[in-house]
Amino acid sequence: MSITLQNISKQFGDFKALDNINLDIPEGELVALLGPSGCGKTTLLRIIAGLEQADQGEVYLKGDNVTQQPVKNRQIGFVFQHYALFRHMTVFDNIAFGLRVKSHRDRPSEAIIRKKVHDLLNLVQLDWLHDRFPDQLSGGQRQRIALARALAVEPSVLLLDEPFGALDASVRKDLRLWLRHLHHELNVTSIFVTHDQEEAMEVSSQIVVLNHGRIEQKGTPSEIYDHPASDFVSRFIGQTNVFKLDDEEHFWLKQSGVIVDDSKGIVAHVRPHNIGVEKPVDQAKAPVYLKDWQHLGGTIRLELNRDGANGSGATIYAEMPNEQFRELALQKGDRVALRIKHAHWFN
Ligand SMILES: Nc1ncnc2c1ncn2[C@@H]1O[C@H](COP(=O)(O)OP(=O)(O)OP(=O)(O)O)[C@@H](O)[C@H]1O
Repeated sequence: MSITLQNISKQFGDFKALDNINLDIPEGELVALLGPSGCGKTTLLRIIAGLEQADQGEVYLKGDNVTQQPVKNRQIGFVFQHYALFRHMTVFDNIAFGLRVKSHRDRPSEAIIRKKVHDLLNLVQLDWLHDRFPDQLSGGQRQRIALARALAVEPSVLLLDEPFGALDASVRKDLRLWLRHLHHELNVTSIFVTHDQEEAMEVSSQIVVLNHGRIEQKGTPSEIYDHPASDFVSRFIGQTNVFKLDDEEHFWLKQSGVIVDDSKGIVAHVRPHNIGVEKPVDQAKAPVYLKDWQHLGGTIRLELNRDGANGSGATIYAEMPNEQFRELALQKGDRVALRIKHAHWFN
């Protein structure tokens, strides 16, 4: 079911939590709502669900204006970070709950419920846990059961509010991929709230970046990463080096390969992987030295410092594959030459 939001605004007292949000989500998309804490993600999700009323604007589901419709008429499934399962019910009964409380007219027979719950348990790959209680599950298993429970009533829209927020890093990583694959299988229009850019990039087909209650940008993960529309998105979506084009930086950036004479702004953002690091031809003319480095799995992050620069912006980060770093055989303190391959410009 497609989702359309038109001119949605919401205030809490004097505070503008959402400011004129317009958004179209086609049927079957898995969209991440991404933004820092307090930017309005949950409020927007609650307005789509009907748990919260907007002060202004309309919500359309599959073209129908549902702004005044209560939650129960919207065919929406939820999974929240702390959306606790019923503790006194088994996994099976938790998933069956939504079907069993349907009105007599809509309620499937027990035999159909049984089949459906086992199908869902197979889908989330946890059928072997059907007679356990929630306390006997791991956090990751609990969230997968919460998802199966949300899917049991065949929602047309699935809303997930930081569903993996309380889990540790490795479980989170597994569940992201699992959710993505599950979505490929089911194709339910889904909105996934997160403040973790890596999670948004990994899971979703579209990312909506929110800041102070406004949409900063909407696009595919690569559009957002490679073509950030604003300074905010560029900083939020991944690590970036920020260079202000004053006289001092001007000279230095030019020397590092950035076209500064015809620049498209006054601030250049450069991703670490867009900085090439080489051994300098002339040590005396190389103002940058290697301060330290860290292993990030397949790549190395280099911490570089420029002579005379200090403060928090003094460090320049570059990244390169492990092998390339080994070949360079750099030591701490060695002088290096930088080659900036690409910059995003902002004003
Ligand atoms: N019921 C409420 N009354 C007053 N202020 C509220 C209420 N609900 C939310 N807010 C405020 O609105 C802003 C947006 O909140 P929201 O929960 O939507 O943010 P969020 O982006 O989901 O943040 P987080 O990532 O921390 O969950 C916050 O500043 C919050 O304090």
